[in-house]
Amino acid sequence: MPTPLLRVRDLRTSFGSGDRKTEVVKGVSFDLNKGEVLGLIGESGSGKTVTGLSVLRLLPDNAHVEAAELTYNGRSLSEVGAKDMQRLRGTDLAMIFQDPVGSFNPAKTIGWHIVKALGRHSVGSSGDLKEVAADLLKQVNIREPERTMASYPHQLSGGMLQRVLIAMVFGLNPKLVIADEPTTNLDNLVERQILELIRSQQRQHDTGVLFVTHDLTVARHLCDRVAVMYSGRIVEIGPTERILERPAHPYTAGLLATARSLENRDATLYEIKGEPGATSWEKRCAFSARCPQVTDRCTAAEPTERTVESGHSVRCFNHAA
Ligand SMILES: Nc1ncnc2c1ncn2[C@@H]1O[C@H](COP(=O)(O)OP(=O)(O)OP(=O)(O)O)[C@@H](O)[C@H]1O
Repeated sequence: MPTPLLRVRDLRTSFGSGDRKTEVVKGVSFDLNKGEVLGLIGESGSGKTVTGLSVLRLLPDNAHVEAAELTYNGRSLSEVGAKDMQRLRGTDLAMIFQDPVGSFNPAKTIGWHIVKALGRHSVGSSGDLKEVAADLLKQVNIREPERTMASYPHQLSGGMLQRVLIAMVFGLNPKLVIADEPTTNLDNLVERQILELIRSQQRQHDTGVLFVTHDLTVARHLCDRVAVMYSGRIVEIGPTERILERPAHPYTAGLLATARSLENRDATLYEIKGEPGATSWEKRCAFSARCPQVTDRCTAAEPTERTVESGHSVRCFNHAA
């Protein structure tokens, strides 16, 4: 087996301390291989963003991150010093956020940002970074790169700004990109274009991508595998097609039914009953209060991971261990 690009084992992230400590990522494990797109799916508050930020060590000081294993290309990220970690981010590891505006300094032109990023990572010859920058913009189908480079962030639409960010991120040739709901604020057409762009850039550079989204339809178009998160844990993981065709966890099935009713513009939207809220996994399945298939077992013990078939596993008592 080749070394995975990213290996995460029993990741636990909490905020605060003492009595006020709240664990929001509760033992997450997955591998992400080179050139693979893994979707991290789940409702708001399930811990997807915090998982991504924990990997890149981008959380605020009140966060506490622990993991049995957290390795990038076989190298333990937990042991990398702050300076080295900063160096790794941007060269090998990168993040695309939901709101591209926050990634830009409003007082500087687009060209300034790209040239600065290229210079910092010594991409291209030192002399003509502007030309390299213009080339990168052309690769993401920006037709007038010079004009775009002379613009300030507020002069571009959200979709255009996300396009620039994608050019900048992939242009630096990182091995691993964590993309956190990068199309949430965009209209449907622009969203599709941005997803296609991420897919084509990812393929061109053979980048591993951890793609955070609450939207299974987005995952269907983009991800090789998906990991479904509920209340801080992965409850189902496997190849996208298999999970979307035959979901093994009632929560995944619920997400799918919701996505379908939205896609078909049904008059009655399917909704998973109850609130995700702060649910405990202690001696129970955290989804049991909302689960249509709940039995006594689900509130008596915590479900462990079971194999559905090779590469597809689920945390649910409805599947024989
Ligand atoms: N800096 C923080 N301090 C305290 N709690 C936090 C902090 N950041 C996130 N949380 C909490 O962690 C939990 C998981 O949040 P997270 O943002 O990872 O969810 P998510 O699944 O990505 O949802 P969304 O799609 O809404 O971003 C939430 O309950 C959130 O309130």
